[in-house]
Amino acid sequence: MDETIKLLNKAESGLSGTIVVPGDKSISHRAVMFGAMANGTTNVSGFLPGDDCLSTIACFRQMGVAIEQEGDKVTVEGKGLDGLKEPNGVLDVGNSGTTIRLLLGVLSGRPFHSVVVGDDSIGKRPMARVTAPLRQMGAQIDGRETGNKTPLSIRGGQTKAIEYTMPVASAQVKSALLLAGLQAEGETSVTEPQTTRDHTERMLHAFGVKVTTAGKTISIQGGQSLQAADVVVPGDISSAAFFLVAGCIVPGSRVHLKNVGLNPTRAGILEVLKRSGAKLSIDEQVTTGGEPRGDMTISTSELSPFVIEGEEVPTLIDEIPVLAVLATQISGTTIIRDAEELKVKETNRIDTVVGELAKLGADIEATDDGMIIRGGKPLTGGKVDSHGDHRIGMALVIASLCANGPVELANIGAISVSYPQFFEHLQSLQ
Ligand SMILES: O=C(O)C1=C[C@@H](OP(=O)(O)O)[C@@H](O)[C@H](O)C1
Ligand SMILES: C=C(OP(=O)(O)O)C(=O)O
Repeated sequence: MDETIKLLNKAESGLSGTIVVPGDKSISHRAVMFGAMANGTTNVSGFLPGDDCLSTIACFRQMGVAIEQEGDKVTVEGKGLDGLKEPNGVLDVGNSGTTIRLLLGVLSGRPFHSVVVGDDSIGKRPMARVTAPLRQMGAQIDGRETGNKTPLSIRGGQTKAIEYTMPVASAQVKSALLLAGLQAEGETSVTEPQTTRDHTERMLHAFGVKVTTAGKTISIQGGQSLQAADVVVPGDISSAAFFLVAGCIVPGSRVHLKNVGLNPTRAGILEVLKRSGAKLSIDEQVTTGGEPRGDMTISTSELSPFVIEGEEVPTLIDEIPVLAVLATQISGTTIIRDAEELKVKETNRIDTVVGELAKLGADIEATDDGMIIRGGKPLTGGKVDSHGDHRIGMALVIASLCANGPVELANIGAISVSYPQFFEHLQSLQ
């Protein structure tokens, strides 16, 4: 456990300045993976050098892929799918759910054996959502709880296509099955209950692979090969979210965020902020590799409470912890429902958000599938804990900016999973 404690004080004046948002975590993972599976050299710029994406690089290096990384620049020397070699040690995904689930999809099609492990948090997260359909495709997978929990062992190769209706809305499950389907005999189709982030589909297309989407069904023909492509990773809207909320709730703020990914399957937070009445201007600029990006400016304003439910949930799932912080500062009742997926993230994010914000005096209640927040009252100081969950840690830092007393935050080390420069960027606005 990381014991570091940071003492945080209320922001004394409005936040102001410009932040160049670091690379998107979902897209950075995929750029490394697809580059490793492709033929040729893939140059990635704007890569996120966070712990999770570094775990992805480490796993593919162990399979014999030459990958150079310096800051946000990565070069991947792909030798095609057959260039991936049997690892002679265990593959360690650290804290990263995206790494393990997409990797299982890749490994299902490879004719060798591997063992995949992760940290304590990964050891609690459900893997049957990917291992069950991958077994149906022919992969041999075992692990604790007969293949639901790490460590997992996998022997792939000789897989056949499936038509699969996903019981949960998860881009990680969809992506794992598409990556297995790419290597299987026949056409694999995946139907999702709600549209989830489509970075895999967009990037496969950029790597020369045909993927078709018809409504909520995504199909891929096995046997296609990937051709190396340069990837310019947009900034992560999930990281921008912390400063969007800070700009809303710290009186007198005006924050400019540059290079933010605007993929509509990820941008639900912008819709919530708009309907809540935020002063938000968005200047969409370019699209590279199928991913739109732009700059935005947010200023403090009077906001109304909001409801998040249904199809919108997957478009902002990782932003819910910080949106809960926002709701504590809005008079009236905010309701978040249909978000039971929060329970299987790095922590149970319904419990950790509700438990930690309550310690700062928030009027917040957990429900089976979300939370109810009665906002508009100032937060107090107190001792809180990230529980090793990067998004909880950063959400609590943002909460401390409007707390009427010092906030002590334990386990801040987790923040480097997705945003190593978070404190530096926050200080630059103060
Ligand atoms: O595909 C991805 O890159 C991700 C998908 C989401 O998870 P689920 O697929 O479990 O919803 C999200 O929470 C995670 O941070 C990244
Ligand atoms: C849930 C997250 O990531 P992962 O599933 O990749 O661990 C996240 O970044 O909030």
